[in-house]
Amino acid sequence: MSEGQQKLASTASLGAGDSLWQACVEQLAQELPEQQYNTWIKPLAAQVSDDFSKVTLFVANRFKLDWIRAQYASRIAGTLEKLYGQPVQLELALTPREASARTFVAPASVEMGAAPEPAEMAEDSAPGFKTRLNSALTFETLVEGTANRMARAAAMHVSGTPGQLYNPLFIYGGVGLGKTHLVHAVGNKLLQDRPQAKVLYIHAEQFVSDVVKAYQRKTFDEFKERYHSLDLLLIDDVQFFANKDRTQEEFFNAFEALLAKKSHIVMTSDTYPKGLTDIHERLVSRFDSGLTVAIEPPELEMRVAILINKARAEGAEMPEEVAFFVAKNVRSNVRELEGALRKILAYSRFNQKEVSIQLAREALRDLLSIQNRQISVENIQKTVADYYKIKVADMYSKKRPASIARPRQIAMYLAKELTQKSLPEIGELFGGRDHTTVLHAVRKIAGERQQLTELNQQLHVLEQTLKG
Ligand SMILES: Nc1ncnc2c1ncn2[C@@H]1O[C@H](COP(=O)(O)OP(=O)(O)OP(=O)(O)O)[C@@H](O)[C@H]1O
Repeated sequence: MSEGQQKLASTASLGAGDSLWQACVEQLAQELPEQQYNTWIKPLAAQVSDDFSKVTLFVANRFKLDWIRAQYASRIAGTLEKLYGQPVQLELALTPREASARTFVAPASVEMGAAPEPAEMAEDSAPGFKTRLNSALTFETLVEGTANRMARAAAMHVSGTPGQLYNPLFIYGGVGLGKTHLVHAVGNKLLQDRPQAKVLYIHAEQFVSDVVKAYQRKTFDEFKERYHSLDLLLIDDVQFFANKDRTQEEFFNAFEALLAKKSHIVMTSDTYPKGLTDIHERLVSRFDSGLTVAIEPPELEMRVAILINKARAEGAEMPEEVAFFVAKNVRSNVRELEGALRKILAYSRFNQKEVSIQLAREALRDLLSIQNRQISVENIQKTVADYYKIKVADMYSKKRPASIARPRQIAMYLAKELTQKSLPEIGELFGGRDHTTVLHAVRKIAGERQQLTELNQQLHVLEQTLKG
């Protein structure tokens, strides 16, 4: 028996598989660039067979599944093998849908070297038509809060009466905030009401690849037939169209054809239309011609609700105080929250301990220490000063010109959002200002953020920079 096997065998069987996967994830977190790890590895959910011979990874959608298979599967399999001391068979599957009559097809095997058929996530709306929808992503499983209220309401509206108002619907926001979830929800809801509707979910990169294939095989007629006949096109991450001229041209044609026949288009992106780079102006202006709505990072109460709901969906109870503790410390996005929850539940099962604040603190030790190290008020002041090209000293000075006062207010707002400091403490760190001055700044920037797209975008950039 290898050392890894002994360690795993010495634990109760319940949860030992989780610990194997947990160890693998931790190993990959050290080896891979943070961005890659956060995007591709961290969101994975794993199921380990009782004898540890097989690990099934569940992936949210087809695009991600293909990408993980191509880029990471052999690395993950290698890491598991190293940890367990024997070969572990790795499979990739789409996150299972509810156990309904809808077809769920078996996971795709990723035996290395072979080119397996991709897993089938799509279901048939009209006969033979693949929607690529993940039926687990519905309005019912999407927690509502201030951060997504408008986007959710608009999406609901579209799913109820497509082809009318808000066409196209353009949803933008930072990573892991629920854009993909929301567009799937639109498709699932529409299909529920009209099972014959032709609905397609597609990631923008997949669209690019379809264009390339049509180009190589000279099958543009089929391509057009496929895209121009839809009732609802859901297209994710359109920022990927940047610099792809032919794709943009084809998308423009599809866009015009669909709108002309009152089909609906819902798009997502990491930025608002005018913030997109290297996309033709005529497309950008069309993106903006219906309704553009943002999804913000979830506020505290929403993060708490998400944690409690997701724990319940996993068959576990998370006491409210624990959810508050986690929500206060994991602020960036929902994917991070899900990762934290997964860690806590695995840790609880592995150690056979109840979920408590103490346990959460232990399970999230690494994450908490990274956060504490990274975001300090000084760090915020320096980053904001750099961004707006003012001196750091102006953060403490009494100067009042708008070019200085505004970045200072933004820094105060970020200090309140991203650190645990109280208003008086923040005031102190900004040259001994009163806490009411800080409160005023926090409220002002929070309010303006809802109204001013450009400010909102700047804040996103600053937040991402500060969170590393
Ligand atoms: N409000 C919410 N309620 C419940 N779950 C949510 C909510 N928002 C996001 N999620 C979950 O968080 C995860 C990340 O969301 P999603 O993939 O939709 O993000 P995204 O905005 O599309 O991110 P990216 O730009 O990185 O693709 C998903 O598992 C999704 O189900």
